[in-house]
Amino acid sequence: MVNDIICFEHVTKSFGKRTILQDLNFSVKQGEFITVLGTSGSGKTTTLKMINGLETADGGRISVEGNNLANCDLVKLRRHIGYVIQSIGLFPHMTIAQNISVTPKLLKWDQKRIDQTVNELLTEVGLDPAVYREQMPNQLSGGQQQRVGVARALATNPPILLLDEPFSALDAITRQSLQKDIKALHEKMPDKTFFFVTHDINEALYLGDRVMVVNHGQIEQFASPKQVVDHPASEFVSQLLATVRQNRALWEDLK
Ligand SMILES: Nc1ncnc2c1ncn2[C@@H]1O[C@H](COP(=O)(O)OP(=O)(O)OP(=O)(O)O)[C@@H](O)[C@H]1O
Repeated sequence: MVNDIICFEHVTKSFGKRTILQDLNFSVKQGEFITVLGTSGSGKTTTLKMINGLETADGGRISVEGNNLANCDLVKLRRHIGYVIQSIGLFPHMTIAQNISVTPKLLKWDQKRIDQTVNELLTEVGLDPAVYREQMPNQLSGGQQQRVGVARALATNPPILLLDEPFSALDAITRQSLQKDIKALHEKMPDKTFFFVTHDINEALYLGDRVMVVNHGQIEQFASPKQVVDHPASEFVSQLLATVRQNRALWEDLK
């Protein structure tokens, strides 16, 4: 078993003349739920996309499951990495079952195994297969579609799941329900590593075993939620936390 399932060493990344990430160093252990928190444009999505090779590093070394990505077959790598994004992009002309089956079909699984997996995954994400299997994406709410997105990302049982602001387009109540469910899902799958990008501080602190706070492509703090709250490592982290308290004060003092 590889202990550090994701490892970034001295990683740099620029777009044109703009340096986005400069000397980024961190590692993630198998089974951790990592949340990545930062302001808009701080490089969170770029970092996440470098894990599955959708973006490549200009310098430094990234390894996933012990393999240096510079020498990796990225198509094979992506089969080990589920990917959930904000606009899930379910195929509109396919049923829910067909949407979840896309990669298993590419891998030529037999239909019985595919059907069984679809039923298990729909159940795992809180959707009754008898009701939802044959529905079309436009018959589902945004929250339900996002649940299907998670099921699809888990279809080939990948050890790593990347989630890029998966709940940010949802209303507060649906969002909270999905947050609880994704936390419970991870608890049921303790060997899987979740890497979850968000700009919502409450979400990051609630979900993460460790929270990576980034600012301008630099890690300000990478620690447990309690450590971040009790001992903010920088002025930036303190300010982030202060915004939550200030927001709460906006309505707690209503007369
Ligand atoms: N393909 C690209 N070409 C040029 N610039 C890019 C590209 N992708 C990202 N950037 C720039 O890199 C910076 C970091 O982007 P990134 O999407 O990683 O930030 P982020 O922290 O995820 O932001 P947000 O919370 O708004 O999604 C931004 O300034 C963005 O405009």
